[in-house]
Amino acid sequence: MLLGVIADDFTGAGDIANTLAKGMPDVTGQAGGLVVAQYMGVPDRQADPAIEAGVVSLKTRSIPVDQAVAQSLVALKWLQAQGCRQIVFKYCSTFDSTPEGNIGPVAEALADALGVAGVIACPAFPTLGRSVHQGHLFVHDRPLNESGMQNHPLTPMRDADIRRWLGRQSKAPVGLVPAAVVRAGSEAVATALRAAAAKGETLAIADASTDEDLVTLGRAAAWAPLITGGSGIAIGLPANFIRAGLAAGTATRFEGVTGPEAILAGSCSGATRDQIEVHRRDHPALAISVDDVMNGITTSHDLIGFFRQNVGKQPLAFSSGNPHEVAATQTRYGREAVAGRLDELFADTARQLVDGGVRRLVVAGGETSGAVAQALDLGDLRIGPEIDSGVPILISQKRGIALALKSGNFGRTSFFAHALDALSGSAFDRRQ
Ligand SMILES: Nc1ncnc2c1ncn2[C@@H]1O[C@H](COP(=O)(O)OP(=O)(O)OP(=O)(O)O)[C@@H](O)[C@H]1O
Ligand SMILES: O=C(O)[C@@H](O)C(=O)CO
Repeated sequence: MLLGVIADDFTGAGDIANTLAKGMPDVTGQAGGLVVAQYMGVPDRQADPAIEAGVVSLKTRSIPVDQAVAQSLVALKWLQAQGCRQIVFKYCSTFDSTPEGNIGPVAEALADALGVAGVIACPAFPTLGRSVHQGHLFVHDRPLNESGMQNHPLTPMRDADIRRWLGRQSKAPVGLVPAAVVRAGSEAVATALRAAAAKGETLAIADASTDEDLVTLGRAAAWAPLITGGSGIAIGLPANFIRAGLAAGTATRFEGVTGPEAILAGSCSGATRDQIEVHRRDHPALAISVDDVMNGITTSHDLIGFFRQNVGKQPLAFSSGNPHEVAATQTRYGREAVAGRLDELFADTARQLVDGGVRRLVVAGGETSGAVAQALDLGDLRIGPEIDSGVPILISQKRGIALALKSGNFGRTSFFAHALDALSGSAFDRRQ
């Protein structure tokens, strides 16, 4: 294995696995992706030697800092044991974190373990409108704290100055590689990172607003032991390995999976709520009452009944609420309690669905997807074609199922129906 990724949530892991599998032509025209596997947690076995990039999916975004650090270091050890020359710490393109962490503490712990400083931190994902300017993160034309992310149920983002935000989470000062340096090219970036390291800056926010900027950062960090960022930071990385003759840039085919289907949505993000509204217009949809879940009135048994009655009709069960509903529910029961009970509900439901024959499963929300994936004993996941930006088809050979695990804010408005078609192989037929 050449490249190892430690991802702080499951949908984010799929997002970067997709980027690595897809590849992106660099300035020399070097295209092609890597052979990628996504692991559910840290595997207890050696990786298949054919795998060039391994993505370890953790669920560390919203857990206590010390646990997030400890789990990330275990993942690092496993990836090093597989021979990885480069590690990427993948976090959210909207920098989801609290003032305590977990991005800063995990990144600094990985940097300490690898003995490096002047490490790139860049959440930019221009395809989806996430760009970094002078250390400030924007979602399209809005600063992060006015993008809707200020209402996130677990990690409300109330400061667009991510250099300052990361500084609150970090022991060392945080540096900046501004756009002017990035536009000057990869040599200039590499020099700026060395200067940051010399100043004692373990991490340095790098500006990026286009894929070309990300390719420049990827080239600058070609042999860096550690890089941190959103999936965009991986755009330029496959080409480094292919150019050096270490990877072939091969493609694989996805044949499609047929059989019963289900859609579960626990994400409360604006994009997911729009997707729910569009889907429920002409498909069966079950709105889960969080009060009923918290009071033991609604259980996985009710969800399973709903899915059984609607096989073949692309049924959707969702808990998602608007910011006002989410705030009211959290005040009534406590944030962790609600998240824990809903995670459990979706995980139990998914386990029974797959045991009962469901073969195509779509899940919306990173935390929700993490809970579902951990419950399913999926084995290693292979990465199929991209369904929508940042969302690949995931194939579990062990369970004979195909999944789409969607980050809350990703996907077109008709995502749910489109994803089920894609999983059956009918939305397209193209190379990975
Ligand atoms: N109606 C609700 N009220 C309060 N909390 C809810 C409600 N529905 C879901 N939740 C919780 O909100 C959280 C949503 O997080 P999740 O990561 O699944 O989605 P997301 O944040 O939109 O996606 P991503 O992390 O990929 O951006 C989960 O913990 C979920 O259990
Ligand atoms: O980077 C992103 O936006 C996503 O991959 C993600 O991590 C959302 O949970």
